[in-house]
Amino acid sequence: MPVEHSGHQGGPCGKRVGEEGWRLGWSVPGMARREEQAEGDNHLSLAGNERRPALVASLGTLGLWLQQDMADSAQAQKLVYLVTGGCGFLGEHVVRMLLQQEPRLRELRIFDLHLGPWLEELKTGPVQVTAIQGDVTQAHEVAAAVAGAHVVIHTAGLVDVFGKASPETIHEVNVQGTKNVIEACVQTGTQFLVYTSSMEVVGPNIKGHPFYRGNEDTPYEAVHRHPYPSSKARAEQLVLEANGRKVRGGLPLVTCALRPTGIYGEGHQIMRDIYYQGLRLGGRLFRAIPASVEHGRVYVGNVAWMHVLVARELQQRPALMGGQVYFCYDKSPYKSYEDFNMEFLGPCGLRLVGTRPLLPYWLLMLLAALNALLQWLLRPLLLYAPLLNPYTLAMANTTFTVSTNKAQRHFGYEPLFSWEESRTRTIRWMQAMDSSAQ
Ligand SMILES: NC(=O)C1=CN([C@@H]2O[C@H](COP(=O)(O)OP(=O)(O)OC[C@H]3O[C@@H](n4cnc5c(N)ncnc54)[C@H](O)[C@@H]3O)[C@@H](O)[C@H]2O)C=CC1
Ligand SMILES: C[C@H](CCCC(C)(C)O)[C@H]1CC[C@H]2[C@@H]3[C@H](O)CC4=CC(=O)CC[C@]4(C)[C@H]3CC[C@]12C
Repeated sequence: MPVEHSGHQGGPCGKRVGEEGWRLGWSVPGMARREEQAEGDNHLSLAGNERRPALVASLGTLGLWLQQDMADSAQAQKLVYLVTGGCGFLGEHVVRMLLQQEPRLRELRIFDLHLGPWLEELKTGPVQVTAIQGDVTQAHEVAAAVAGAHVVIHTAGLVDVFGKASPETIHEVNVQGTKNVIEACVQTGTQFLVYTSSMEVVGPNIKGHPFYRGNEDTPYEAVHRHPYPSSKARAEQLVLEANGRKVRGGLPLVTCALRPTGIYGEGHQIMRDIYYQGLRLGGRLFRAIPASVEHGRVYVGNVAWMHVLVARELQQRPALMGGQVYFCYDKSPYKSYEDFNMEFLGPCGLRLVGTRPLLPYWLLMLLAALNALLQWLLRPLLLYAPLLNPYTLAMANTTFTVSTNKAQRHFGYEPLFSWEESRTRTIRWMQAMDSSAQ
């Protein structure tokens, strides 16, 4: 049952489809809308090119449209955005979504500890893309990256629930890193800060209380012992408390936090790990968690879209949105963690064995505890970080689902990707990933 991360073998996915990597085909449904809009704009500016200004002015309504168009162009492409963690799983989607859906973008700065080679392809577009290799724990590096940015989207974080990093390192990156981002905004005069928080700042708590279709106002006893949720909760609190602080120049800082549930989609490392685990087990996964335990999931493209929208609307409605938290949600179905994964792993040839858990829960707990012990014993020699440990078992075995429309009410959010589209894209990515590795 417990298996270490990645270690690739070819699988049934790759035998079906031979595609290029998901990065090459990245586009969003909203693009069609932007293209239509661009066509409309072209139409107007063509008319403008063909006629002299005096004639245009005499055309009444058309003249007004043109003036509006020119005013829009002057407004357009003036903003500088910074995305921290822009080369991570979510960060890359936020970066690509911004380039496709934020017409006012002049420069996009991507700040990450590790820069991806795919950034190069972005540098040929109309927006200036600036890649900055840096560490959020280094205040001076953060301040240099933030200086002159209008908006910061802070997604960088250490996502570790497997015991790979020490609690101190997790705190340093997630809490001190966030403090550095806030202070950089204050010192350099950046007014808008969007923080990627997590459902984990709420729960599941260590008592295993269910959170069933809850919203941002649902009372819940949030008690954390694990370093990852504790660090995310502290960082979120710092971000929200910073709302209203005066930044350089005297304007107020406007902040808000987005809380994704479990994100899935193209680039999801844990899904990859579970897929290869299934391959090693002969194309089978064994049910460990009852199907009745619901786990909230949200598609990465919709989480990215929410970041883009929230960053835009925060500038328009600071009084309403400043200091607020929003769960990230879409139309993904409520299912158990394992059943939900099978929506993608099934079409890749994997089978989930058992309608009920094959092992009693006490035995799973014992195995999880054994894994934790082994991790501790082996630490001087090697990193043993299996998927199953007491914390991940508790996470997977506690109902935590969200049902809210706060984002829709506050800033008009509607998911950009339907469930069918999210599912198809994720399956295609898994198939492409497997065939390209063969
Ligand atoms: N993956 C998930 O299911 C969820 C993730 N989140 C949050 O979303 C954010 C992004 O998570 P993922 O994309 O899944 O993780 P990821 O690990 O793929 O991305 C995080 C990025 O931050 C960068 N980073 C880490 N330490 C850094 C440092 N010291 N300085 C600069 N950059 C650093 C990494 O290099 C990486 O590119 C995180 O803040 C995480 O807490 C929230 C809810 C669910
Ligand atoms: C790895 C867990 C599944 C293990 C299955 C088992 C016990 C049979 O081996 C994952 C179950 C729940 C996941 C977490 C959850 O989706 C919420 C998260 C939010 C974040 O901010 C980061 C990621 C994660 C902690 C996510 C991590 C994997 C699980 C623990």
